[in-house]
Amino acid sequence: MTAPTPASPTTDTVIEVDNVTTAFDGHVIHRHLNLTVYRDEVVALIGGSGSGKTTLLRLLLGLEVPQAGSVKIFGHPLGACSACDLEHVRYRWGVLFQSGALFSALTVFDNIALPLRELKSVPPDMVKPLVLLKLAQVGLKPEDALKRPAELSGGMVKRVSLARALILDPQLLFLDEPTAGLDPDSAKQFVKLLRKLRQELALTVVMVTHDVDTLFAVVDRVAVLADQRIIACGPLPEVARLQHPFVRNFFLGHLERCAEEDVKRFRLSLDDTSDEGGVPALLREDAL
Ligand SMILES: Nc1ncnc2c1ncn2[C@@H]1O[C@H](COP(=O)(O)OP(=O)(O)OP(=O)(O)O)[C@@H](O)[C@H]1O
Repeated sequence: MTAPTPASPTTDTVIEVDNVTTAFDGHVIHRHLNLTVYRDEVVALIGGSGSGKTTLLRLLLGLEVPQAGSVKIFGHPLGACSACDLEHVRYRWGVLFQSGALFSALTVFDNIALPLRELKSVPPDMVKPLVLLKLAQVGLKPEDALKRPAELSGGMVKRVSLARALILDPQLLFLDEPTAGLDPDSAKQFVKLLRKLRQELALTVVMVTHDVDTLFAVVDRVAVLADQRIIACGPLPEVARLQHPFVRNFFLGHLERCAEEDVKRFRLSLDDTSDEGGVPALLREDAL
């Protein structure tokens, strides 16, 4: 089961973490850690507090450097590629930080437009329609673009952050605790949005999460970080039955919904009622 069999029959590798060791001041966090993520799959990283999930995410983003081993994204070794190559790889991913990381002084519109304006990747007159498109894709209204972060609910902050993460049309999306801090209903709506977007945009997604419902709703494979390495990476019904103490505790009370058929039924029930905004209806530039 530890062999990383992708949920979809693609062999394209997007992320390859090979034999990585990470340590801070001699304290080893990861030892001989391996993880492979394939194109178009959604992989969740779970693990106990302090097991090194965020550190692994930071390694994948090139924000930490391992003491040994390598991290390749789209085939580029992060530590060894030129600054120019690294920039190009970075434009191919988007990140949703746990806090949202919005700039409080900027409007929603300007927060989302920021990467486009910094990169100057599109003509100035394209910025507005693209921002409106992303707002609609994440289920927000055009008039929300004029608000500032302080005027948004927790769920809206996540959606705006997601719109900013998607503005450059990335192929790879990193999500750090996407539903943390949301009330149950907002969390459910956000997970439904993730389901919709991964279908519409053919995204590869890596997320850190503690939320069992998120796993049930949207994840293809679950990677378990424990004992300084990925002890298992596979479909939810398989991983949930592992006898490791962390895994048993994590899925306590959920095992009866872990059968493959139950997971499928749960996912279908989420798709039944779509209350996410339709893209074309909200694409009204005159609303700003
Ligand atoms: N920059 C750093 N310097 C020193 N120690 C660090 C640094 N970053 C993380 N650590 C340590 O590495 C360990 C793993 O931290 P990390 O944040 O990756 O865990 P986590 O699994 O994300 O935890 P949580 O679920 O509680 O957020 C912790 O013991 C933490 O104190």
